[in-house]
Amino acid sequence: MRCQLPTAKLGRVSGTRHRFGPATSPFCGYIPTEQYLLLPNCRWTVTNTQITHIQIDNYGPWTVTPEPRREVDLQTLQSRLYADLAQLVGNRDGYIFFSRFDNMIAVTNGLDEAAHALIQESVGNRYPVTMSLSVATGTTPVSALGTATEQLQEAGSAQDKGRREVLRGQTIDEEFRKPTDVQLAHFDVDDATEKYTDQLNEFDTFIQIEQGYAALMKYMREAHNSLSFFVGGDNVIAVCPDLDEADYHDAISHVREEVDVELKVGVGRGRTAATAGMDAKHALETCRATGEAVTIETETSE
Ligand SMILES: Nc1nc2c(ncn2[C@@H]2O[C@H](COP(=O)(O)OP(=O)(O)OP(=O)(O)O)[C@@H](O)[C@H]2O)c(=O)[nH]1
Repeated sequence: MRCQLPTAKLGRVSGTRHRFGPATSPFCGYIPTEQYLLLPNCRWTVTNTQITHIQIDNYGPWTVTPEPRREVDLQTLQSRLYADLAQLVGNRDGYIFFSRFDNMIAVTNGLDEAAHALIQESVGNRYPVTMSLSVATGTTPVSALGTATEQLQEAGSAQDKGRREVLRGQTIDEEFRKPTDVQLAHFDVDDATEKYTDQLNEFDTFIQIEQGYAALMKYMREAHNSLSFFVGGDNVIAVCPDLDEADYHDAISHVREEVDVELKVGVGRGRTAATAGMDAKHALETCRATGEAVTIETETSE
């Protein structure tokens, strides 16, 4: 049985009862805090990732109204919006990934409704487009994102003129946040400079790196309920549930077998994406120093 950790509806404070068990399970229910803490089967290392799905409102029609807009201008808008959001989310210890630029995915543990509303308002005031935000939590990042996306889809289509600046979902109550809520894995291609960058033309290097990324992102999604994002160079950051060393070795082996790209990975845990991400980077440095393919920081730096 896995714990389902308590969350707060946006704008409301939850009580002290704790829900446990999957909603479909006969063991599901609500119990007081003291009993919840004593549940024998609860894995206290379980993650509780808070994910925000960000979607530019009615962007498709806007890009061709009144006629197709210059591509360079769209590229500028998208990259500036991402850069702004990286600061707005990052300064509050979250991480945001550009994914498709018109839709972005953020790890927002520590950002409450007010923080989301402020970010939304700031963008609405400064850009010719608005964006909708949907927040959800889950013991896996995939389930959290699934809920967040469903909430947004229920509010209307991405190309619905009337659906603007939606803000909905759930955040984690401060009192229930833990130093193990977020698990991030920072993957890196082994010796990318020597094998590819200094040997091949830039496009062929790009193909090698992207093939590694494509194989990894798909496998981590399907086998390990994780969301993996290319972040530049030869780096991929995966937002993971409570995976262990064997799971990471499994993913690395899969990528090696499928596309012959060799990876290493550093893993960190934290109350926020910022802490987990920094610990993951230190763990990756340990991989470089020891030659190990997988290093998991066992203590969070919090
Ligand atoms: N986004 C991001 N990019 C990075 C980071 N570290 C390195 N890079 C990028 O990755 C490229 C390759 O750097 P490395 O991964 O250090 O080089 P390498 O040749 O693969 O060497 P090893 O990683 O030690 O095997 C750099 O040019 C950067 O563009 C990081 O922490 N974040």
